[in-house]
Amino acid sequence: MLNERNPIPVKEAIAKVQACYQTGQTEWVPVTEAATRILAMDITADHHVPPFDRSPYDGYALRSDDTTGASAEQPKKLEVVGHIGAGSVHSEPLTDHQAVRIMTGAAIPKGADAVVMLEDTAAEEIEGRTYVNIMKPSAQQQNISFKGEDVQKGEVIIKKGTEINPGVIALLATFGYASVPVAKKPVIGVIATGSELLEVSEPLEPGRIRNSNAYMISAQLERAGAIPRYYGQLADDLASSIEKISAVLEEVDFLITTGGVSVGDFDLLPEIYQALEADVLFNKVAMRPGSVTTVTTTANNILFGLSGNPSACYVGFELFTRPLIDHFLGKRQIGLPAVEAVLDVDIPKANPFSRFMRGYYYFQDQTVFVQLAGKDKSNMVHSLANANCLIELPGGTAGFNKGDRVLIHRLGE
Ligand SMILES: Nc1nc2c(c(=O)[nH]1)N[C@H]1C(S)=C(S)[C@@H](COP(=O)(O)OP(=O)(O)OC[C@H]3O[C@@H](n4cnc5c(N)ncnc54)[C@H](O)[C@@H]3O)O[C@H]1N2
Ligand code: MOO
Ligand SMILES: [Mg+2]
Repeated sequence: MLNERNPIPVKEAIAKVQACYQTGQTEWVPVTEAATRILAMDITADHHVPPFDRSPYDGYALRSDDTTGASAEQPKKLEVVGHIGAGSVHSEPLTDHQAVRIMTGAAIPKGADAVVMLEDTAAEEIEGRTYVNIMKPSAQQQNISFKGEDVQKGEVIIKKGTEINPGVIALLATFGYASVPVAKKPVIGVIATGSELLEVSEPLEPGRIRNSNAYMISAQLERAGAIPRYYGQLADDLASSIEKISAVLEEVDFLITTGGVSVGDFDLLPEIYQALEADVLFNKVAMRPGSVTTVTTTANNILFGLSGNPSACYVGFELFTRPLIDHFLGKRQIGLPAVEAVLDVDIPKANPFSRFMRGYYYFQDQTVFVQLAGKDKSNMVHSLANANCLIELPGGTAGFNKGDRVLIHRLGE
């Protein structure tokens, strides 16, 4: 019975996982640690930016009426009654023929309605008093950076679900967010299975290989914004595997295993799911690689049974696990962003099932081109290092030619 498998279309499989989506909690982190996190609340401006009218130049704040007719030959002479830099305020209102020497960022004094740049003026001392000769007429409101011209109080300035980039950090700091509400990262357990596996530090032995998937998945988890928790390798032993997996399920938001999901004599995951009384959402997907990817649910957890083959494991994670993490984090972009690209290689092989090939895209002449990242068999590992996208070739299609347009799913964003 365990060997009976019904392949379902990729979209259907993604939708089945989607039905289990849950959004995680919010936590507050210092703004210095908020970069790359996902904002958990809309941020609304509680004041105008700038908060006061200010000078965008070093120069003189004055009354524009006093500059009418000013020229280099016939400058208008104003008395300089103050001198302020950014951070200082000149509190006396200006009256006729007065100016305040003002630096970029300083508040415009009351009574002034324009700023003339230093370059259009000449200072002069007469009998111990300071004057400025204005050599250019100024229009009302010229060279003033107005209160609220950047952000209006009450505006939603950053939406919940936004990834915090350096620009978002600038806004958060502007509005006094010393700590920032972000989506709590899901803790996701990683277990590798298979008696053939050696740990990364162990020397090779006959018939055995090093466990690369657990480390790869952990890195994929980090890239997706989750916290990987690696629980080690399980030998192909049913009782101890059930015990370990049951215990781990109590400690993590989701669990990923790699290997042992196919129909081999030592592929124990189907029996483990049965022992855990897990509901199997699917155990076969009409796709290559990763056709044996299995997703099951228990009362309070989701288990991703990714293939043991490295490339199938990688693709299974990106297609099925990653969207769940995006949802958990409340991201606005769910799953890998897809764009069209021009194939820069012939792919003659027909696709009875949907295929997700490791691709390498690049820009040339303002066009996105894509090539294969390397050899594409599901049990190969080399091409993964060079892949920056997955090329989707829909099931039921014949081969593709260089120049054809294909959909690529961009990795690493
Ligand atoms: N009779 C059939 N045989 C196979 C089928 C099938 O439908 N019928 N499916 C094939 C496909 S497709 C895949 S993919 C693999 C899936 O195998 P499992 O998920 O059961 O994984 P394992 O058997 O444990 O290992 C497969 C392969 O991957 C290597 N491996 C396992 N874990 C790791 C790891 N952590 N790091 C690196 N490499 C790992 C393992 O040594 C095997 O070589 O089954 C096909 N067979
Ligand atoms: O479909 Mo397997 O999952 O070839 O790699
Ligand atoms: Mg197997």
